[in-house]
Amino acid sequence: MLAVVPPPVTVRVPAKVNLHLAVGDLRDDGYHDLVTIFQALSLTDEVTVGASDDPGVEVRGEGAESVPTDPSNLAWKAVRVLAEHTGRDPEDVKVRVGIRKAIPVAGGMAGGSADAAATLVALAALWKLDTTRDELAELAGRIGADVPFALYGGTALGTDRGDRLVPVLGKHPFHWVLAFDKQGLSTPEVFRELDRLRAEGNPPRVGEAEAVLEGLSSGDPRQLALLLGNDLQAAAVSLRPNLRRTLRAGVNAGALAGMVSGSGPTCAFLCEDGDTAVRVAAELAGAGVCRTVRVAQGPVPGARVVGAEESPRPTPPEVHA
Ligand SMILES: C[C@](O)(CO)[C@H](O)COP(=O)(O)OP(=O)(O)OC[C@H]1O[C@@H](n2ccc(N)nc2=O)[C@H](O)[C@@H]1O
Ligand SMILES: Nc1ncnc2c1ncn2[C@@H]1O[C@H](COP(=O)(O)OP(=O)(O)OP(=O)(O)O)[C@@H](O)[C@H]1O
Repeated sequence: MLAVVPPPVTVRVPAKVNLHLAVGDLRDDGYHDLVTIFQALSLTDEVTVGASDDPGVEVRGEGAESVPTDPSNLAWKAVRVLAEHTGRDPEDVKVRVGIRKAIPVAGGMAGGSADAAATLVALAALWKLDTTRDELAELAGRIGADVPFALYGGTALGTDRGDRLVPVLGKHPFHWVLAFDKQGLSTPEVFRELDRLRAEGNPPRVGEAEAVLEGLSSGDPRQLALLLGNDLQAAAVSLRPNLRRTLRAGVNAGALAGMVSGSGPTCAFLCEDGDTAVRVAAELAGAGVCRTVRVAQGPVPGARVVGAEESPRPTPPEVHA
């Protein structure tokens, strides 16, 4: 009898920006307590998982050359975690993961975490598991602090390591410009730099998350712009002083506010509306302060299987006269 091979599953998954990132003290487990507000943006990676006799990971797109394709890839960690959870041998999983990256690598936008979340969703669909999103979120938290949010998307308040999430209601769209830097930054290094700056002095601390939640619910980008804040910004700028120039250039170009996204070095600029975002992006690209510029909006949903109706339409056959 012929075994039926299920078709590969493709999942689209968003990048995140932290609208508010308050970093507490270093804990015994090496993590810091966080109070953060995530927003998922329309800058997405695509992850395809299919049955294969040649298991492994392949990566193309933005920054692909700096992404590992060995088992240290966060997507492969997700394969192993879900295999173990379902009683399969994690050393013998016959699937291939294809990642198409648009989220900058080591850019503070949780790209690797997004790929891990997408892999959980794709593999659960490929294996026809009836795991709930909450169960997947528990597995996601074992892979990394940013992975659970990529499953849910939208806007959410994160506490503990940033992985205990409560959704924030409100669907007002906000318009962003993202400036990618020439090279990535290591997340643990940025947290260490913040600890060092705090041991030496008193770097600025963000205010309360409640004000940001109110700004979000107003839907007014001008109000929200005044409230954005990131405790890791001082550390990222200390490691990458050129970010100061990038932040200034975005605001000079007409953004309402600019901030370092998460652990950086990507800078995120909040704009009044979509047209302004396009103008700010063009001016920023011409200013020569960063490698690449993108426009995005948020909030968008978390990791989703790309449905047949969303697939690119087949190209009609060419007809020669
Ligand atoms: C900076 C943020 O992107 C904000 O959302 C996240 O806190 C980082 O999340 P992530 O990259 O998924 O982090 P993980 O892969 O879990 O952890 C990488 C390293 O970052 C540091 N880390 C991360 C999260 C956290 N709450 N405290 C930390 O100190 C730790 O040194 C940890 O070993
Ligand atoms: N699928 C993946 N995509 C990108 N990087 C990956 C992946 N798997 C493992 N990595 C490794 O993880 C490191 C961090 O990558 P990632 O793009 O997730 O950083 P980040 O966006 O700064 O993370 P975060 O915002 O969650 O702190 C990279 O330098 C890379 O070596």
